[in-house]
Amino acid sequence: MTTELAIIRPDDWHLHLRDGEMLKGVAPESARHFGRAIVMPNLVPPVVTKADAVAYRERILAALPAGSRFQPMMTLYLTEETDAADVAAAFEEKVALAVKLYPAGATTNSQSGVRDLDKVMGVLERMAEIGMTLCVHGEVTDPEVDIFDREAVFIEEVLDPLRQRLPELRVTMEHITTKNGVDYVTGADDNIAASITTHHLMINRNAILAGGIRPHYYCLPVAKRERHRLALRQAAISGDPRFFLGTDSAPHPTDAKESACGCAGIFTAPNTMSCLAHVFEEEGALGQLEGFASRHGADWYGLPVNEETITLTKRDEPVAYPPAVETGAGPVTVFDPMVELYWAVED
Ligand SMILES: NC(=O)N[C@@H](CC(=O)O)C(=O)O
Ligand SMILES: [Zn+2]
Ligand SMILES: [Zn+2]
Repeated sequence: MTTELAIIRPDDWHLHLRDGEMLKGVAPESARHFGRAIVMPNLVPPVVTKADAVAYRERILAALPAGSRFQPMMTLYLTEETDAADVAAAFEEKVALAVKLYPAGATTNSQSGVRDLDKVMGVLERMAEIGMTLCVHGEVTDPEVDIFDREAVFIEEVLDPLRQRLPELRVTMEHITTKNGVDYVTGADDNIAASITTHHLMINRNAILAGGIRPHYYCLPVAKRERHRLALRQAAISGDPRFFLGTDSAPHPTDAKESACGCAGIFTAPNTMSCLAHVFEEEGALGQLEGFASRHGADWYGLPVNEETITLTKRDEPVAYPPAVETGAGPVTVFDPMVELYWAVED
């Protein structure tokens, strides 16, 4: 039985760090285990321009513990007013790694997102030319479409037509939650990859709704049926380099989630690596964890893998995580995987 596993230091290719007091409280949680993260731009107001990204990056670096080597990789929030030249400059000067497409109204802080793709085609064409990746929150926002179908409908009605129109564009399907998402990636020729969250490997929609409503399992895209969770697990452990970790750790103050209209987002930064080791061991695939968490994302974004390693050890007693992380913006409830975790990252 494996009880010790050394892997290249992992990266988180989809992370929400927020701003202000929340940023100060949560940044150390990601910096502890991860080498780099792609930081989402959905602040209020969003991170739209190169200058916005430079300033936000400084605020993140200032929030890190002294001596931390954690590197935030910035994204620009795509709006219908986004300037293609500014985006290209941000990429070429290595200020921003990717652009983020939020269909307007699809998720937390997406009001400034895109309503009409025609209006951003100029930016997307420029990105295709320079090899800059589009990260996509892949859900339609049409209120007629059932919330559990919004990812599948997005793939058919928005993503596939876009990729046929502009096949040179590199697209990351963020936080896929369905077998449809897995099949779309595996069936495509090139220029597509997908991130998978920690929580979507562990919970299905029953966690949110069966036996009582549990707001801390509510996120977008919402967790789906068990067969979708199983497809995500197969993709994660497959060794296919087009699938990699993006935790989508999305902190909200506990009282904003425990509300009559609770917000979407699950905070997994503190215990993600323990959860993933648990999942990969359950699947008999611990040997694939390094590819998923530490190699495939870096390869996709054309970056070297981290030079350092981390060591996970399997303890005899369950690892204890605090139920919440205290921040200056209030406590943030930590993801409860509903199973004991025995794998811990050694300091
Ligand atoms: N995943 C979520 O449920 N919420 C994210 C937004 C997002 O990634 O869609 C957030 O910013 O809170
Ligand atoms: Zn999203
Ligand atoms: Zn997210």
